[in-house]
Amino acid sequence: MYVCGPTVYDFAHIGNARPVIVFDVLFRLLRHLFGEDRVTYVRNITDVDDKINKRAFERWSRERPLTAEIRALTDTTLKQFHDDVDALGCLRPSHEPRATDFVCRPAPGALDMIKIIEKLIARGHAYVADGHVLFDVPSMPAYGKLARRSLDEMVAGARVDVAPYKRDPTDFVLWKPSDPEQEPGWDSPWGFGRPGWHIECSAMSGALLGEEFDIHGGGIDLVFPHHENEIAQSCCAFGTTRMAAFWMHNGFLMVEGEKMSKSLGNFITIRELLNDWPGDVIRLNMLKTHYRQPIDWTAKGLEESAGTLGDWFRLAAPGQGEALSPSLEAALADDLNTPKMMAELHAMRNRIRVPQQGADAEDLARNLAFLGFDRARFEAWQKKNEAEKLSTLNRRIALGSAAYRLEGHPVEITMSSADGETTPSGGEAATVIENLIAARLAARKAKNFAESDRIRDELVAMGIALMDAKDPATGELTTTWKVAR
Ligand SMILES: Nc1ncnc2c1ncn2[C@@H]1O[C@H](COP(=O)(O)OP(=O)(O)OP(=O)(O)O)[C@@H](O)[C@H]1O
Ligand SMILES: [Zn+2]
Repeated sequence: MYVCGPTVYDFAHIGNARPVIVFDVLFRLLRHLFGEDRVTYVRNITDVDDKINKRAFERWSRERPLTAEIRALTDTTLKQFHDDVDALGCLRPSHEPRATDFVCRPAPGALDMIKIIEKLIARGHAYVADGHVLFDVPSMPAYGKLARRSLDEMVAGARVDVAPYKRDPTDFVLWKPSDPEQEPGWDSPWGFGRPGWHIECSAMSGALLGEEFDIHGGGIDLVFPHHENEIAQSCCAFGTTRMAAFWMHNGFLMVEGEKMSKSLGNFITIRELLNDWPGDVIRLNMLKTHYRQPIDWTAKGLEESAGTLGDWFRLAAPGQGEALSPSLEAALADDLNTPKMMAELHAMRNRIRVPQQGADAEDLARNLAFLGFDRARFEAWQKKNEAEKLSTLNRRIALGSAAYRLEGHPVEITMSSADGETTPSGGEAATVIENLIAARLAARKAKNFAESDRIRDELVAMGIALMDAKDPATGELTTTWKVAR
């Protein structure tokens, strides 16, 4: 399996995490079905790209060669990417080739970008013009088949990028000249230059998986032109009729109806999200939607996913191992139907009679582990989150109760002193709240509604949400509370 990976010049956003998570689940499923040593997963690193060059050039101090600056930028970004996707519970692919290592490989017989371009020229599918090498699109009758685009549509799309050296508007760049002062480059039969974007994936998949392989994946935005061009290059260079047997494309992650993207600026990085949520919650939230559908990314969805995981881990048995149950396997084997997988997990959870005990509780634990959810990581977050909530609550109550006392309310408030700050402890906070609730109920009973509303507002200002209910037997009003998030 080959999946187009990140262009490494900045933090990845949560949209970029979608293909990483989706194809990680597929990788786990394939290893389970066929055996670990029969699955090879390649996800490339695009470390030659004009956005990288621009970023590196901007920060270049001239104290070292520009290529060293570029390498430092891509190394740092790659490290960040690894930390992020590790935290999302994703396994590392079998190979993560860097494009720059596949431009020119001196070892005899080692496939690289320059060799593929030479083959394409020799076979009459590419031509040299003005220091560039271009793929000759009209030389390939099947071009446009993957994207199901007509020639007219492709010509219209290509008009944006007209260049005088192109024979046909749809022709695309395989190689381009580099300015040795400002851009990275390699010596080639066509002069000092660098590859176009698409050729790297033909070279890396060809070198690591062969001329034809099973599955090719990526985001839906890559279908055209990137994957169409990969197919054209690989099939025309190798003389094959197909590059991959199956193509899988994930839908977009959307924010308010638009694709999350760097250029639109409507993105949130994985790193920022990991400040507030454990990777497991982000992962579950991603898998609730089928991979081909768009996802509407919301804070509410994350809250719900955190609630679901909390519930599952509370009920799941404490065991260590991992396994995929037949019902989940069937769901995933059906075009990676993760919503069905979720339904099966809920069903499993609903069959648990005694928390953490019995076959279903064990199954739930094993399946969650199989799917990359890490109980210890999730529970560490839960603990930290609870502690933070409590300290926020204490701070609010210190403020709220001080104001309350100033208004001369008779309720006794116990305060403990820490770091010179007057703050009630967690248990005392609860007492304060319960005393206030009792005072409010008393005020209501006495029909002093102004006072009871005032106390309610006071509690709301402390961040406490009240839930009123009538006891069905006695008709008495009872009030429960929780910390509003
Ligand atoms: N909003 C999104 N939803 C789902 N997948 C996405 C989204 N944005 C990018 N991807 C996918 O992320 C992977 C990495 O792509 P890449 O590093 O080129 O990001 P990008 O396309 O440059 O991002 P952007 O669109 O923000 O500029 C690709 O498979 C791409 O299809
Ligand atoms: Zn690619």
